[in-house]
Amino acid sequence: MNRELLQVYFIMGSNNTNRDPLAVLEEALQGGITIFQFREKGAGALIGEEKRTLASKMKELCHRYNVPFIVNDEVDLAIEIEADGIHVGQDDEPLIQLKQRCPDNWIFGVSATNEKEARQAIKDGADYIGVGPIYGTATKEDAKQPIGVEGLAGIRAIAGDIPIVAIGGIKLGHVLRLRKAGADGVSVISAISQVEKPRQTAELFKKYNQYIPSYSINAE
Ligand SMILES: Cc1ncc(COP(=O)(O)OP(=O)(O)O)c(N)n1
Ligand SMILES: Cc1ncsc1CCOP(=O)(O)O
Ligand SMILES: [Mg+2]
Repeated sequence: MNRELLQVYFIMGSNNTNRDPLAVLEEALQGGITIFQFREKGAGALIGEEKRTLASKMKELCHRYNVPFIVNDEVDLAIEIEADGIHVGQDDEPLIQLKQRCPDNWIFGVSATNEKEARQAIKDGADYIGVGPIYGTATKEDAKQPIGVEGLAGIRAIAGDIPIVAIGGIKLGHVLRLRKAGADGVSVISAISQVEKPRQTAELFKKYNQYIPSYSINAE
């Protein structure tokens, strides 16, 4: 995949905002997010038809802005609404298994908290790795212990040229150090979904990302 797509990776479900989630997503798209993940889980999450309808509307919105639409965890939902990819973690359906029933041209993302998980994700054919949590986060109830910038750098060192996005507790002020440690971009929920001005915040995330060139083993 094009690693520049990971620069501003926005994730959201309906329970990550007190506002209309479609309005928040549209503002984030206007601000220049580069990829979006639909993550509808946790307390108060929608289920059934309501979830499918929101997912479909979010996909249409992303496509209007030419932004890839990824679904978290739920492969059947992703297939049904013709998403552009799927993101799975260590406790989800294994990548090699779900790849058998997904289109080849999808974007496949896998989470890793340590080097062993990252090696396995690469072996299984992940297109990118979501590395974290980097910092403490209140958004994910079952988040593991934060691995810090050092943990990210360690995974970068063994991951070769595979695209990596940092996740977990990330705010604007963290972007430069995470990019310098080898992340191709940052993935955020609350830093965009819970601010007053998602559009302006997304614009700043994009701007800060663009100070540092994308990671490449061929770069100097
Ligand atoms: C880009 C990205 N990276 C990591 C995750 C976390 O996935 P997982 O560990 O499966 O946890 P849940 O998000 O499913 O609670 C992610 N969603 N996206
Ligand atoms: C989904 C996920 N995976 C690791 S931390 C996290 C939550 C990120 O949310 P926030 O950006 O609000 O800390
Ligand atoms: Mg998961």
